[in-house]
Amino acid sequence: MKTARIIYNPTAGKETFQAELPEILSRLEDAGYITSAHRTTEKGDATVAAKQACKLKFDLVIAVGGDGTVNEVINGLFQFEQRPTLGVIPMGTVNDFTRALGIPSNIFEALDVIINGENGNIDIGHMNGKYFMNIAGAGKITEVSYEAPSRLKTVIGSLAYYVKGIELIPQISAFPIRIEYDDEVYTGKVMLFLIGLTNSIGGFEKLVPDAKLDDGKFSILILEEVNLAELAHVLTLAMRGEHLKHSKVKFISASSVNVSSYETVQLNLDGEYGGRLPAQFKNLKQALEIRMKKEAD
Ligand SMILES: Nc1ncnc2c1ncn2[C@@H]1O[C@H](COP(=O)(O)OP(=O)(O)OP(=O)(O)O)[C@@H](O)[C@H]1O
Repeated sequence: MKTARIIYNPTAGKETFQAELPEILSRLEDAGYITSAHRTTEKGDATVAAKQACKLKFDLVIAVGGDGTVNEVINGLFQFEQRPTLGVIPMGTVNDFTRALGIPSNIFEALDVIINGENGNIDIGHMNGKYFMNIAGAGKITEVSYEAPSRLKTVIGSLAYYVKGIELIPQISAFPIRIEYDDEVYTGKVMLFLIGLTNSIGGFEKLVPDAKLDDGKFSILILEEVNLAELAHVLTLAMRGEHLKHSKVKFISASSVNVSSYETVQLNLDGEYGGRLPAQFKNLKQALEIRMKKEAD
């Protein structure tokens, strides 16, 4: 018999998962899994639960929540060399990660991918002892992702991010940065830098051109110092996936990156506060085994 552990965040997204739990358990049982579930109680609890699932040698861990919950689960799994396969049921507000993987937003369709899909191996980012699966970055605008209040997200969904984003615009300013990647160095004043593993970031689906999930490379986007009018223009271009045409937007592909600044710069990891620069980023090629749609589907 195979064993599965569900780790779910009851506060994620519209908070509707719990009502579906009995049906999820019975479908997993029909598929041959002995399954148990853990409801997270606070920030960080999903990491503890994932570590416990490794110790107990579960075959499968199913993370249920938004990107924050998936990130916490991955940070638990990566404390161990022998890890359960990961499955994800998206329940968050934006769910960048599952969108990038083509995992459906419907609970039961996502469960179907877990039960009837196949294992894939995708890249994971490592930064100063922490792991991320989607994006790392810095710049005032990236703080939107953790400053948008949870209650507001439950009630108005992704609009909460726009509300918070508009509030932050007056505070956006450039900061000096040094980025060492492979054998090269970039220095300059930037409004934003993003280190992505997938191309679905902050709800934008074409931010990074053709980011491959398993090539061992980060896609690095830099927005150099611009005024507010230019910023608005870049954002409009980004919505159409045409921002790389702008002269102040730089794109780099690399697997190992060191970033520093002589100012205090906060980092964002998968939508949560991730400490401060300096930081060393490494792409762990194909390190995560995850349930995905069959290629032919
Ligand atoms: N029982 C809980 N009470 C409060 N917060 C929790 C609880 N369980 C987990 N959390 C925290 O909630 C935060 C947000 O969770 P998550 O990202 O899964 O959902 P979301 O915010 O609705 O979605 P999105 O990230 O897509 O906006 C995570 O940082 C997680 O640590």
